[in-house]
Amino acid sequence: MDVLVTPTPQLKGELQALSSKNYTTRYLLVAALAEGTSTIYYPAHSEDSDAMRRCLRDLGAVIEEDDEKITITGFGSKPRHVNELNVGNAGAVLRFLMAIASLCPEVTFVNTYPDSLGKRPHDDLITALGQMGVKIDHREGKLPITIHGGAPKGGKIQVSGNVSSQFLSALLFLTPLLPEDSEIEVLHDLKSKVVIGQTLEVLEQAGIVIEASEDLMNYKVAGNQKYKAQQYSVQGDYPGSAAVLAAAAVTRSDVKLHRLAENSKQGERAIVDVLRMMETPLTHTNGTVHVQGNGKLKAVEFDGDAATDAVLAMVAAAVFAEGTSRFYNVENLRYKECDRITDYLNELRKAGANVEERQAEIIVHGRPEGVEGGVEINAHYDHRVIMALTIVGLRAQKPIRILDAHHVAKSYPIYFDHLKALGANVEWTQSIQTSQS
Ligand SMILES: O=C(O)C1=C[C@@H](OP(=O)(O)O)[C@@H](O)[C@H](O)C1
Ligand SMILES: C=C(OP(=O)(O)O)C(=O)O
Repeated sequence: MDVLVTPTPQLKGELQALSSKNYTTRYLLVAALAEGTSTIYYPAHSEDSDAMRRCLRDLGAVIEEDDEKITITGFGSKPRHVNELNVGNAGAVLRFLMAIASLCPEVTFVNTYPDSLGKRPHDDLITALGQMGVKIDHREGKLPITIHGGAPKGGKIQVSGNVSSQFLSALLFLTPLLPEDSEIEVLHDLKSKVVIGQTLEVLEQAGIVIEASEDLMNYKVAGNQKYKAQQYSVQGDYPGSAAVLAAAAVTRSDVKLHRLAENSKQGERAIVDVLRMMETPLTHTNGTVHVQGNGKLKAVEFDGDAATDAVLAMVAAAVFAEGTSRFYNVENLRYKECDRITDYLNELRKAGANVEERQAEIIVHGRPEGVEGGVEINAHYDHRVIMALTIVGLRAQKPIRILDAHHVAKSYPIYFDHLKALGANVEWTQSIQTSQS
């Protein structure tokens, strides 16, 4: 399905933020790694969180759910021996479960999104699991991947943090279950470092003890630990909400988004600071962000690694700012659902934006007068590209059509419902091309 975005000068209304994708995937996982029954309140419902549920069921977790919660009876350190797992297009789910699958004799992760997840690199995790005695078949570090596990060994493990923090998170979930103690050393830089804070927070809530160095580059993990069955409550999602807030910033608006904790460990809460730096009128109190946009924005310079999943929304806002904005330290955006630098900027240019790329940087020469629009956008299977181009479409002169916009469901299936509730002119229409699924 495509979405037609028609210019919309004004947004108004209140929304409850959707539930966090990253916390939902983590709580589901730690609940499955416990032996008792855990309850997760307000879990996210999206393709990625569904992928985690489906795979954990396949691995032997017993899952029941109603409108507000999920209960999970876990398999502890003994997952059922499955032959095949399908994570859809979910990178974090794949990487976390590659580690857990090493507790099974042989599991193949299939390649159902050859043009998206199928292109993403997993070499660094493959190398680290190799040090633990796990043999892995793969296609040059990519899917399909077969894990020949059984008895992974702890000890000294090194993992590169250059490409993704998810490889380190995966090892932090696995190592407490091993018979030996482990010491994990992160090599090179650690990208998306803030996300590790979310992993450590959830592990602690699940009763796991990990000694982390202050710079998050070294870890001591005692073996033979047990995940405790617990009750968890999922907080609001900043990465998805960043797109709604940026939409409010580029229009005349009076928008309130509730359920966004000021003290969240989600780095993407920086959207609030960045919009403030761009001089968008807003407040953030008692978990509510209130944007009273006037469409006027000032350019900004920002280290995007601190808020990796909100950068595309920030860039979309910068398209309409006065002056030149620079988002730096963002090379790992190239290794996501698409190349979120080259592919994304190509789509922005089509819509009329003036943008430049460097290997690790996005530069935006703002056009406060607006952009032309009137084009078709390739979604590149990427929910965040879809959300960001929608923001641009709201302030374009002519409508834009986002092809295969249904991929927004990877993290935010009700994104367009939410925007419509605020008065945005966004309509689903039948696809006019079929080259993407
Ligand atoms: O651990 C996680 O749940 C995630 C980590 C981040 O990835 P990288 O560490 O690859 O940047 C983020 O972009 C992704 O959406 C979710
Ligand atoms: C990159 C993302 O997710 P993942 O890496 O889990 O596929 C994302 O949600 O933007």
